[in-house]
Amino acid sequence: MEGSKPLSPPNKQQIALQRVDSERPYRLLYCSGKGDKAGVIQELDNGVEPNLADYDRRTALHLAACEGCTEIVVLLLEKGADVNSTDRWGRTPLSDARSVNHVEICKILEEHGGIDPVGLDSTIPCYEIDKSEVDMNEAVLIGEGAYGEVYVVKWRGTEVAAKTIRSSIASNQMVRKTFLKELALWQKLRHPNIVQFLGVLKDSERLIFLTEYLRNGSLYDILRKKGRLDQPTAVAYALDIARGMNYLHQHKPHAIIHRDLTPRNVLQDEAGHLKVTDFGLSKNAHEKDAHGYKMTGGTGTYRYMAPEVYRRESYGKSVDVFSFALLVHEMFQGGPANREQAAEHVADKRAYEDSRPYLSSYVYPEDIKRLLQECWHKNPDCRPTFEEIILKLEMILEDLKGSKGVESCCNCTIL
Ligand SMILES: Nc1ncnc2c1ncn2[C@@H]1O[C@H](COP(=O)(O)OP(=O)(O)OP(=O)(O)O)[C@@H](O)[C@H]1O
Repeated sequence: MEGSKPLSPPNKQQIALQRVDSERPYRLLYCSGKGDKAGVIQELDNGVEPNLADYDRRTALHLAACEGCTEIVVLLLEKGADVNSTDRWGRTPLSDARSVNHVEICKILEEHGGIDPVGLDSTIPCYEIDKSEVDMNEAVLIGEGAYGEVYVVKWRGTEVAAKTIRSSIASNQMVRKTFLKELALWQKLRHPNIVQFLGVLKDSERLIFLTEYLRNGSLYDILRKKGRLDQPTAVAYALDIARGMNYLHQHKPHAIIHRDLTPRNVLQDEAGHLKVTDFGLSKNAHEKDAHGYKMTGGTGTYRYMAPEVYRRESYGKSVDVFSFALLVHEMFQGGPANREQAAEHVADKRAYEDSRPYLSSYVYPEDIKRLLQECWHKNPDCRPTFEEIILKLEMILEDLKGSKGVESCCNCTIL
C-alpha cells in the first residue's frame, strides 16, 4: 500500500494557475463584452455555463447585447443563454439593447422571446411631475427652438422653464422614445455648469419637460446685447463652459457628446455663471461604430460644426472642442466669425479649405490664440481635451488677473 505523502504548500506557479482558474469563468463575460467570438467559443467549449453572471447578475448575453456584439448574441442564444435573465436592476438583455438602440440585436432577442420589463418609458416615472402642479395657462413664452416653444412657468412656487416638444414631432412614437431616452440621460446629470433637468409633465398630451429657469438668457443674448466681452469675463465664461463640457465628456460609463454646442445652448444664471443645456441632440458615446461615431448629417448647427461632422465622417468627443473654440472666439470678437456669410458656406469652407476665423493680435492674447488654434485643429486627435483646456484657461485667467490687478466679470469687480 502506498503511503500518503504529506501536502506541501503550493509554489508560486501553482498559486498563479489557481488564480487564473478561479478567474477563468469570468473570461466568458469579458470576451462577450469585447466581441471576441473565438474567446467565447473557447470558454463555452471548456464547459463554462452560458448563464454565468457577475455580482450584479449581469450575464454574457447582457454584455454582448449592450455592447452591440450581434454575433455573440446569436451564439450565446444558440448555446442556451437565458434570453430573459434579469440583472440586479431588473434589466434583461433586451432592456440593454434597447437603451442603446441596437436595433438588430433587439430584433433577434425579441424573436427568441425577449421581453423588456424595464422599458424606456418606465425609466421616467421617478421624474414625472403631476401636471396639476404646473399651470400652463399662466405660462409666459420666452423662446422658441427647433423642437418647440420654451415657457417660464411656476412649479411649486418656483419659476422654472417648460420646454414643449411640438406635437408634430412628439406624436411620432419613435421620436418620442428618442426624446425620452435623451431626457433619461439628462436627468442623471448634476453639475454647476449643466442646466438642471427637473422632470417630465405626467399625462400631458404634449411632451413637456421642466428644467431650471435661467433668467439672464443665453450667451447669444448676452453677446447681442453687450458685443465683445472684456478678456477676464470671456475667459471666466470659457472656463464655465469647459467645466460643464468636461463633466459630460467624463461621464461614466459612457462619455456624453453634446454635438450642438452653440451660444444659444449656453445659459447664464443670476450669479453670472454659464451653464450648458439642450441635450436633445447629444448622443451617448456608447452608440458608436467601429471607428467612432457617425452623424446622420444635418444635426447640429452649421456655424459651429466640426469639419469631420460636416463631411459626415466618423467623429468623437473632440467635435465639442471645435465648437467650443468658436464660442470662445465669438466672446472675444463680440459676434460670430464670417457672420455676413451663410452658415452652411462657412462650414463648407472650414471642412474643405481648412478656413478658420482670423485671430487679430489686438483682440486675442497670445495664449488664447494658441489655445484656439489647438482646439480647432483639423486633426481631431490633436485637439486638447476639456480637462487640458481647463488647466490652460485657469493659468490664463491667473495671468490676466496678475497683469491687470482686476478681474471684472458679471458686473463684479474682484481686486
Ligand atoms: N432653461 C432656460 N432658462 C431660460 N431660458 C431658456 C431656457 N431654455 C431655453 N431658453 C430660451 O429659449 C430659447 C429657445 O431654446 P431652445 O433650447 O428650445 O432652442 P435653441 O437652443 O435656441 O435652438 P435649438 O432648438 O436649435 O437648439 C433659448 O435660446 C433661450 O433663450
